[in-house]
Amino acid sequence: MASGRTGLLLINLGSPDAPTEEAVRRYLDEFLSDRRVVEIPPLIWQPILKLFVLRTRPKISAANYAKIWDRQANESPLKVITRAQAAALEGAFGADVVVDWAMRYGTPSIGERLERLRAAGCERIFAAPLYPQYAGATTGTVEDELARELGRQGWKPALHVLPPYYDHPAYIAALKVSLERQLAALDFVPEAVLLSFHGLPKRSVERGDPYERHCRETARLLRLACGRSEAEMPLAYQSRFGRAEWLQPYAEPLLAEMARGGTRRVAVLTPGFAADCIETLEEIAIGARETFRAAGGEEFAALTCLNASDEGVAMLQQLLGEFQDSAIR
Ligand SMILES: C=CC1=C(C)c2cc3[nH]c(cc4nc(cc5[nH]c(cc1n2)c(C)c5CCC(=O)O)C(CCC(=O)O)=C4C)c(C)c3C=C
Ligand SMILES: [Fe+2]
Ligand SMILES: [Fe+2]
Repeated sequence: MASGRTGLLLINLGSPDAPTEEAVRRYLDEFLSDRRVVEIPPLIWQPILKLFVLRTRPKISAANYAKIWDRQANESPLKVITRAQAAALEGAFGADVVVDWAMRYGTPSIGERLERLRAAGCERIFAAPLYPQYAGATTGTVEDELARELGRQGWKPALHVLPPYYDHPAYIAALKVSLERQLAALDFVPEAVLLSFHGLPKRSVERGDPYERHCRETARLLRLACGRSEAEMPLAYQSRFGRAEWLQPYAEPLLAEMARGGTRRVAVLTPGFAADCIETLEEIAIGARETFRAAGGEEFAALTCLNASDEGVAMLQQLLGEFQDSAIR
């Protein structure tokens, strides 16, 4: 068996295995039972989850997944794109660096892919949770799972986890290139480019989560790089879940307010998502478009994420190259 190799594991959130009620229920049960995601004591949350959420939400979510499902690959776009990102990085760091990918929830699991890297002779693991902005509900839970799985497997490789990259010059530069390329291809000029980030309960931020600060800093740096004002490039949060207050302003009400205030043409960029997924392809490209139009808006462009674009892959290569160089060997 080869040894002394390095494993580079790209990690994103995960999706159901099929756009069906049953598969979505399994996925949501795992995802929403994670105490880093829903910070309500299990004694209170589990009955709500099992008796209400898992009886109602899977049907709605499955219908939404069905709208965006990649029928050819028979997979969610999030998985298709994450696989493509890993494939594009294969060989980029030399033959001794094995590149693989995993999902925090569902398949392929972090545990399964760690086992594969071990079998390939890796003695060092560089894990890259593909979340530019840190949140306990995303990067934090990936760190927990990596540690838990290595413990369970009784394996002790050197483990390094990519820090959040919300302010990295290569990330901001890639967003700028992607934004400008996509804007130039539109047949209209948007009056505003909305920066829409996934939301988080306000309480998590009050308890110390740096997520809101990271989102604001990404937005500030991107505006600076693009020479746009806050009015031309506002920030909002999407994907609110449940009844509690989440970070504000909420994206869809803001888009409706903009349309009612006279904005006719908008583009929406989702810089917090490394890959297009249900939140960008359904909630924004379908739902938010309808909301904006119903309120009087005319032109709406949902811009793609960095995905496996040239600029997206070049950014990952730079970030991950620096990350490996910075580790003590
Ligand atoms: C309490 C609920 C949720 C928190 C907190 C949360 C944080 C959070 N999520 C992402 C990124 C993604 N979330 C995605 C889907 C998704 N998120 C929630 C709930 C919470 N997210 C749900 C219920 C779902 C499933 C979809 C649905 O039923 O509407 C996805 C996409 C997954 C896919 O398969 O396409 C991503 C990516 C971040 C970055 C974040 C915290 C900042
Ligand atoms: Fe989410
Ligand atoms: Fe959503």
